[in-house]
Amino acid sequence: MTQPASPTARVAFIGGGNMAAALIGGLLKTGWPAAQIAVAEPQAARADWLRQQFGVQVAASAAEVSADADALVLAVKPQQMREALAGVATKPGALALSIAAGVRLATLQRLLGSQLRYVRTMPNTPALFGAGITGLYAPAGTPAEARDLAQTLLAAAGACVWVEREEELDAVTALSGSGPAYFFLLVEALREAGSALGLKPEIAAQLAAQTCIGAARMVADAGQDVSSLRANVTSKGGTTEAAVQHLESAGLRAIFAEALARADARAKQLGDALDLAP
Ligand SMILES: NC(=O)C1=CN([C@@H]2O[C@H](COP(=O)(O)OP(=O)(O)OC[C@H]3O[C@@H](n4cnc5c(N)ncnc54)[C@H](OP(=O)(O)O)[C@@H]3O)[C@@H](O)[C@H]2O)C=CC1
Ligand SMILES: O=C(O)[C@@H]1CCC=N1
Repeated sequence: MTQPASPTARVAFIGGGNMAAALIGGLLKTGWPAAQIAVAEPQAARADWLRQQFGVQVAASAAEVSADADALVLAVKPQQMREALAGVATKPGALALSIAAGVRLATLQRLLGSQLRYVRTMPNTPALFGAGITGLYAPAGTPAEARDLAQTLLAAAGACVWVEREEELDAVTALSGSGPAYFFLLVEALREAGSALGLKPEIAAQLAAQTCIGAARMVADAGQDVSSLRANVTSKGGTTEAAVQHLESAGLRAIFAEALARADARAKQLGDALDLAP
């Protein structure tokens, strides 16, 4: 890895939705100047919010923010990508960094041309607190400066892992891109189950949330393998064992395997749909 890219690069976000806001917030926290960040966001109320929240330039179309950008962060939904990129003006050698699920680099190259450097990534929403993780992929031959700039932009959102094959990003999407939603579903399920056992809903909600926060901290900081953390809670013949045996025999692992396989397949479908669109 060469020297980190300098935060003097001009970054244009195409799409100013949830993920763009999380990434912009992270960049500003690392000291990236607001004057070096622009956003294309057609929805007027959202554009106003972005201006007020972050003090960045916001325009209604990609054409207005892209021409002088060193990096374009493609942050619209896959289904919106073709339309969003229609008016993009590009600076030769600029980085096109996609965060879109399923959208393949070959498709982006067809839409934006070969004069750009391409990096495809998949962040996740804990980026909001710098606690995210992003998978990144760049084709062979991508210059180190483009990889470094991509990593610098995403490092503001948390950890970064590079994958060797582009299709691995669909699996990254299934695991960590979508993963926060599985976790939130778990919190919902725990609090509903606690309420069903007679706890007040607000007490069940607090117990469920703090248990997940505490357990997540143990995964991060306890310095032990997650299976041994689980074993430590599971007393022989005790309550946890009774619960975990049910989760295992009811097929929780198979359910997750199938859920992630469906997310992976959906990412591929989203990529195919963009290729097939007229
Ligand atoms: N949400 C997540 O957890 C993650 C999302 N992603 C990826 O990030 C991308 C964005 O997702 P997310 O932020 O959730 O989606 P959002 O819908 O919140 O953000 C997309 C934004 O782009 C705007 N937009 C639509 N058309 C255009 C256009 N032509 N030019 C500029 N902006 C436009 C949308 O406006 P409008 O609402 O009016 O359509 C919206 O504000 C997706 O590709 C997704 O796959 C990646 C990782 C995690
Ligand atoms: O659900 C989605 O398609 C996006 C990609 C990963 C998280 N949200």
